[in-house]
Amino acid sequence: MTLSISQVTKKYQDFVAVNSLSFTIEKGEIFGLIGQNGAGKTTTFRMILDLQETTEGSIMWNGQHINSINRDILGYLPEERGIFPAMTVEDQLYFFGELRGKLKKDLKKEVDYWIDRFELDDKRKAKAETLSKGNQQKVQLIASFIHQPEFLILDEPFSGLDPVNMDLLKSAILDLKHKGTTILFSSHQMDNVEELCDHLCLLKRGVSLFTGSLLDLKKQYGKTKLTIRTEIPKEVLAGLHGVRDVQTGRDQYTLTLEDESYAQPIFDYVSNGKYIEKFSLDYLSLDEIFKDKVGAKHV
Ligand SMILES: Nc1ncnc2c1ncn2[C@@H]1O[C@H](COP(=O)(O)OP(=O)(O)OP(=O)(O)O)[C@@H](O)[C@H]1O
Repeated sequence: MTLSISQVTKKYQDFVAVNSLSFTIEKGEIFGLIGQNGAGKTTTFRMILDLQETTEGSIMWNGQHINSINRDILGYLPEERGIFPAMTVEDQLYFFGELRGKLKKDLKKEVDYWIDRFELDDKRKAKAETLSKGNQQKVQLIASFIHQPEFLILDEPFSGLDPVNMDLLKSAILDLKHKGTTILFSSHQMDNVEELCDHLCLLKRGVSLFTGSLLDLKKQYGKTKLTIRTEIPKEVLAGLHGVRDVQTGRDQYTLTLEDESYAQPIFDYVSNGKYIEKFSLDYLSLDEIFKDKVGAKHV
C-alpha cells in the first residue's frame, strides 16, 4: 500500500468540508477523486500535501506520516494555475525541477523529452506570458512531474485543454503510471476518469458515496442500458416487460431496464428470430452513474 487516508475530516469552523474520508491507493495506480463543485476534492489534496491540516484522521505514505516524508517525492498540479510570466518555458521547467532537488544537468533529458512530447518545441524559448492558456497549462503540467515524483496529484488537469492535447495528457499519464508513478487526480470530465482510473472515490459534500474499482461501481447498477436499432415504435418498446425508460436517439433507442434479466426476452421479441442490426447491452457510463448518485441538479 502506498497512500492510506483514514477517517480524515476537515472542518472550517462548523462547516464540514471533508467528512471521515478513507481510501487507499496502491503503487502505480491511477485513482480518481470525483464530485461536484465544492465536494471537497481540493481540500483533500491539500491535506495530503500537508498544505492544510486535517481536523481528524491520518494520512500515511508507505506507513509513514505524510508530513514526515521527503517532499521531493511529491508532484502537484494545483487548481489555481500559475507559472512565472516572464520566464521562458525551458527555464521554467529547469526551475521547478531544481526546486524539487534535481540537478540541472540531470534534468536536460526530461525537459527535452516532455517539451517534444507536448509539442512545445517552437515555444521553448518563449516567455510563458506569450503562450496560449492551454500551452501555459501544459508547461505547468510538465513542471508538476519534471522531477519524476513517486506520487503525483493533478487537480483538474484536463480543464482548458483541446481534444488533441487532452489525448497527449492521457497518454502521458498512462506512461507515468507504467513507470510506477502513483497518480491521484480530479476531473469533471467523466469520460477521462473512466478511461484512466483503476479506482475512484465519489464525493458528495465531503462524504464518500463510493470508493472502489470502476467495475464494482458499474456492477452496482448492472448491465441495464440497452441500445437497439429497430423499426418498432417507441410506445411498444416502452410497454415491454422490465423497461423503465426509452430515449430516442438519431437512429436508435436507448432503453433502461429494471435489470439485466429482461434483455433476453426483449431480444427475442425485437429480433423475432431474424437478424437485428444493433442490440447492445451495457453498463451505465460513469457520467450517467455520477448524475444518478449525486443528482443531476447538483452537478
Ligand atoms: N478556507 C476555507 N474556509 C472555509 N471554507 C472553505 C475553505 N476552503 C474550502 N472551503 C469550502 O470547503 C468546501 C470544499 O471545497 P473544495 O475546494 O475542496 O471543493 P472541490 O471539490 O475542490 O470543488 P471544485 O470542483 O469547485 O474545485 C467548499 O464548500 C468550500 O467553500
